[in-house]
Order: sequence, then structure tokens, then C-alpha cells
Amino acid sequence: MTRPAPTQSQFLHILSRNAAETAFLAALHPRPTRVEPVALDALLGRVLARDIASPVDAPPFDRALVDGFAVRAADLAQASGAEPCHLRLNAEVIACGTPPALTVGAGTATAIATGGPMPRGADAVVMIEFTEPADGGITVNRAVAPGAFVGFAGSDIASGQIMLRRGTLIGAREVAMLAAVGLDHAPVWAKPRIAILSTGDELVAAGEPLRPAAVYDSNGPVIVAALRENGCDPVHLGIVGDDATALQTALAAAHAAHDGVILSGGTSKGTGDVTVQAIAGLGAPGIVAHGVALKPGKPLCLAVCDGKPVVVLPGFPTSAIFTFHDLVAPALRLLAGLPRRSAAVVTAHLPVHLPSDLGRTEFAMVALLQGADGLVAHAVAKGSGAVTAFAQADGFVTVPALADGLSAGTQVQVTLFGSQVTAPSLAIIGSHCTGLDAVLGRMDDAGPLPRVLATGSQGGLAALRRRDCDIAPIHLLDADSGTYNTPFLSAGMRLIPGWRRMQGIVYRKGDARLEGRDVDAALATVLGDPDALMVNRNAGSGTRILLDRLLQGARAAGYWNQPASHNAVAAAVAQGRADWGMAIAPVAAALDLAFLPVADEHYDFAVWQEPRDAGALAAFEDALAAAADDLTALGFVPATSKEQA
Ligand SMILES: Nc1nc2c(c(=O)[nH]1)N[C@H]1C(S)=C(S)[C@@H](COP(=O)(O)OP(=O)(O)OC[C@H]3O[C@@H](n4cnc5c(N)ncnc54)[C@H](O)[C@@H]3O)O[C@H]1N2
Ligand code: MOO
Repeated sequence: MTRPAPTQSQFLHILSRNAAETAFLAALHPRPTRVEPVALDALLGRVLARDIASPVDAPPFDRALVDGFAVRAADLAQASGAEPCHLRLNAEVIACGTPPALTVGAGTATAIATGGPMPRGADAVVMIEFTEPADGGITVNRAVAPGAFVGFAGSDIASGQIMLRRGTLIGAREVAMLAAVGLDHAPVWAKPRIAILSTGDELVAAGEPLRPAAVYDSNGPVIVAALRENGCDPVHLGIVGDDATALQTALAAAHAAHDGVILSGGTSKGTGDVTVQAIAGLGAPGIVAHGVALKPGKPLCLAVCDGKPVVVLPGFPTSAIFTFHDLVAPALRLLAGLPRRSAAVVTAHLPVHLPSDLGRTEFAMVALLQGADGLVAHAVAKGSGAVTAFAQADGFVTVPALADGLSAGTQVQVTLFGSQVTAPSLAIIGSHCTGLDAVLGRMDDAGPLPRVLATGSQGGLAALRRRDCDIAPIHLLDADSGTYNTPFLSAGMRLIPGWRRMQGIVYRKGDARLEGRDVDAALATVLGDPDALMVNRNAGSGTRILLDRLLQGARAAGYWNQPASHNAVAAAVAQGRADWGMAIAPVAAALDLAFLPVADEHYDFAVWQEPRDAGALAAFEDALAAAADDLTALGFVPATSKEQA
């Protein structure tokens, strides 16, 4: 495999977001070019490439708009309830689809159905309700105006009239209009065919087994879907390794056969970053921006080669999708002939300080919850490498390049990902546990809409105190009293008992240093062996408090490795990055680790005694009770109120 030497020559010129966009659009001149006829059934979401004139009148003939009688209005000028007029009936009944045969002469009427073609001579329709049968004819007890209840030919759309304009996005209503004038096809802009390539030796396609040190390719599928959302026809070409020759070949072929190419990964400064070099030689003007003062998204690379966009999105999933939506999708929409996407914006306030890097326009993803004084925007800060932040957020806050953060309480504008806010009716903020998923799984689909934000126990309690949430799941050990959770409640709060989770020392099965010993003996052994590496937990977590009590001040090897979840501890031990740590039993079991029980951790739910929505809270408590067996099956011990008391 050929790898170029590491280079420091990349993105020396970081452009501002706007300068990068301007340069890209100036080089690309994005506008749609190819027109294709598309059948009515497949037109939804397409964009008209030409004005559409109606080939016929709609309706095609003058027709009755009510059931009744076609008449000459002048005959009924004097008609009233006191002095009804008598009309003779012509010998035909005009149903829908029946061309009339007889003329309506003076003093006569013809029975007609709604939608029936108006007969010659008649200029109005009188509703059947205002008539009575009489002497082989009818009496009419009110006057009608000329033209009453007649839909004239072409009154909806006249033949030759432009009924849909070029650039119209076709929805169901436009389909109805085309069908009403008999058009079974319409000329629309051909969708730009955009090739997608994911680069990186570490990537594995979804559905395949994961190799050690590999990750699943999420950028490829998300860009495919996002392209489709933006009027393009994505062609997913899969994964290419970090091999310069292979990448060059794949990129050249993709560029030649499609209207544009989107790659992801390999645009930053690593030794494997060969993507950018591969763009050289694809055609002028080439790269117009590499390095944009955006967070996430700094390494974005925008190029135009031979009139086609070639974009390298950053490898980190959040960065990739954000830069796609911010700088790439708008250009592609112009290429597809689509209108600009108008984003809905709402005002919310920040519950806590929102940190930000000075010098880069920063997009902070937020989840919206209903707080005591309006919407609250909680940052969903997971870093650019996260895939889930996007799905958990409702929108984003833009922090200007010249701000180094926004303080708690600041009113911010949130640009929504969707068209409206769906603020949940049951907000749960705090520590996350798989048992909580089991409880929420038992909630009635027709009941309150729950939303969980995992901030840890302390963050949850703080949110509950601010009344930004309804429930705070917590597991906090009070080191002095040795009790869980209760000592941390504020006045006016109560605890809904949740469950207990056995915490213990986890290690790989068969590790002779720990196997067959009790907790004290196992600890003594690992503390005496500098090669026995531990994995610790983050400060402030209940598990860390427990570990520090056990270690009694000892600094075991590995002490400063401090991830923030049980899963990360178990993964470190299972993968051999550490030899022991502390986690809950279900997580240890999932990775087939040995487990030395240490203590029962209490996972409970802090709530206000006077909740803002008692019904929603009751629904949660019902679900909690209903989930008892599910919790037991997961390895938790559901608490009963009696045990807790
Ligand atoms: N010394 C520096 N290092 C980095 C810088 C920098 O300025 N100096 N920039 C950082 C920033 S910001 C970002 S964003 C990332 C982006 O790097 P690349 O675009 O070169 O991406 P890779 O190195 O190939 O991968 C980064 C990361 O993303 C994962 N990845 C890649 N492709 C996919 C995919 N299709 N699906 C899911 N995940 C993917 C990859 O495994 C890596 O974990 O660089 C920083 N570094
Ligand atoms: O700029 Mo990178 O895209 O923040 O992670």
C-alpha cells in the first residue's frame, strides 16, 4: 500500500464559513440543466423545469353545480313564495356524462344533476329544494340570478393558461392539477446523480462483522439519505481504503460517471489523509476551500472539477453531516432546481454555560424541553465523533466566531432540524441506565411522550431544581452516611424507588490475579502488581466514590484512565486496554467478563412532590411497575416501596 509522507501543507488558509461558501458557489454556478419527462405517479417531490399551460378548459363545459333544474333566469324574475312561477318540463333528464339534446325554451326547465352539462338556452340552475312538482311541470318559489349555480367552461383553468410555474416543487395538489387537465407526464429537472465514497482502512459496512479497531461506515448511508432529502439521486459506491492509487482510481471513475462526488474522511492532517491529493488532476479549478472556520467541520474540503462538485466531508460523523447540510446541500439544491430550504427558528434559553472555541463559527446541537419560563435549549455535547447527537437534538444554536461561549440564561435562536418543535410531555434528565429503556418501553403509546437526556446524576438534579425536567434518574452515594440518593434531595422533592444494580469488580475470565479471590484479596493482589492496570471512573460518579472508598487513597496503575460509563469500563477490560475496573453486573455479563460483587447501587428517580404534570408522572410510575419482570430479566433488582422505606 502506498502512503504519502505526512504533510503539513494542508489547510494553511482557513476560510470563514461565508468566504468558503462564496468561493464554492462562484466556481460551481449551480443550476439545473437536464430536463426529463416524468409520469404522474412518480412526480411527487420533483421540480418543474418548464411552465405548464393547460391544454384544455377545466371544467371542459358549462355545468350545473347543484341538483335541480336548468332554467332561463328571466322566466323566474317575479317568482316568490307567495307567487310561485310555473315552468313546463322538457322531456330529458341530464345526468353527469350525458350530453343534453333539447334546448331550454322560454317557460321551460330541464332536470339536471350536479356536474351535468348545461343545455342550450338555459343560463342558471335552480336548486331542487325550491321547486314543487305541479301539472306535468314544476313551480319555483324564488327568483335566480343569471349564472346561478353554473360552473362555466374554463372557469377553473382556461385552455392555454399557465397553471404551474417552472421551479414549482410538485406535491399532491400539483399532481391533482395536472391530472385534471389530462396531463400524464410533466417535464422536470433531472436529479443530479451524486456518487458517495467513504474512505478509511478502518471502515466496515453495516451488516458486516466488526474487526478489532474498526468502525462502521455511518457517513456513507447518512449522506445517501441526506442527498435524497435534497433532490439528488445518490449512487452509493461504498468504502475505499487509505490507498492513494485505489482512491485515485475510484475517485476518477466516480467523477467521470456522475454529476458530482461526495467523499468523507481523510481530509485532516493524518498520514492516511490521501483524499485531498487524489482530487488534484480531476479538472479545473480544483480545490476552492480546504479548512473552514467552522465547528464542527474545520477540515471540510470543497472542490469543483470540470464543472462538477467534489466535496470531502470530515470523517467525524457529526462534522460530516453538519457541513453537508450547512455548505453542501444548499449548492446541491440549486443544482437540482430545488428552492432553498427554509429552516424554522425558535427562541429558547440556555440552562447552563455553553462553551465555544474563539475564532470558529460554532454550531452547538441542542435538545429542546419545556422549562418553567419557556423553551430550554440543552446542549447535546458529544463531540464531533458522535453519531447519535444529531438524532437526539432538535436543532442547533450558532455561536459566532468572536464569542468564546454563551452564559447560562442567554436567550438563543434555535434553528430547527424539522419544521416544528415536538417538546416532550415527560422530560427525564439525569443518569442513563438500560433499565430505564425497559421502563419507557412499557409506557403506553398513547400516553405522555418521554424524552431522556443523559447528563449524569448531578446534571439531572440541577435540571430538576430548575424545573427543566419532570424526573431526574440518579444514583448518588453519600460517602458519609453510606446511603444512596435521599441525602441529595432538595426540600419539596421525593424519590420514586427504581431498582438496585449490583456493582462489582470486572476482569477477564481466567485472570489468575483475580480469579477465585474475594474482593479484599483481589484488590490486594492487583494493588501489589504494577502490571495490573485498572480503569477508573469519572469524578462525581457514584461508582468513582465507591472505588475511592475501596482504594483508600491508593493510586493503582491506570487510575487516571477515567471514562464516564459502565460500558466504557467493560470495553476497556474486555479489549485488554485495562485488566480490572468497576461496573454493573448486566454490563459485565454482556461482554462475558468475570464479576466480583461489591455493593448494591440504588438507581432511583427524583421528582417534585408537586409535579407540573401529575398524569404524566403517574403514567411513568405505572410503566415502572409494569416493567418489574423486564428489569429482573436484565439483571436488576426492582425496588418495592416497602424495601425502600
Ligand atoms: N492534528 C490534527 N488532527 C485533527 C485535526 C487537526 O486540525 N489537526 N482536525 C480534527 C477535526 S476538527 C476533525 S473533524 C477530524 C477529521 O478528520 P478527517 O476528515 O481526516 O477524517 P479521518 O481522519 O479519516 O476520520 C476521523 C474519524 O472519523 C471516523 N470516520 C471516518 N469516516 C467515517 C465514516 N464513513 N463513518 C463513520 N466514521 C468515520 C474515523 O474512523 C475517525 O475516527 O480530524 C481531527 N484531527
Ligand atoms: O472541526 Mo472538527 O469537524 O470539530 O471535529
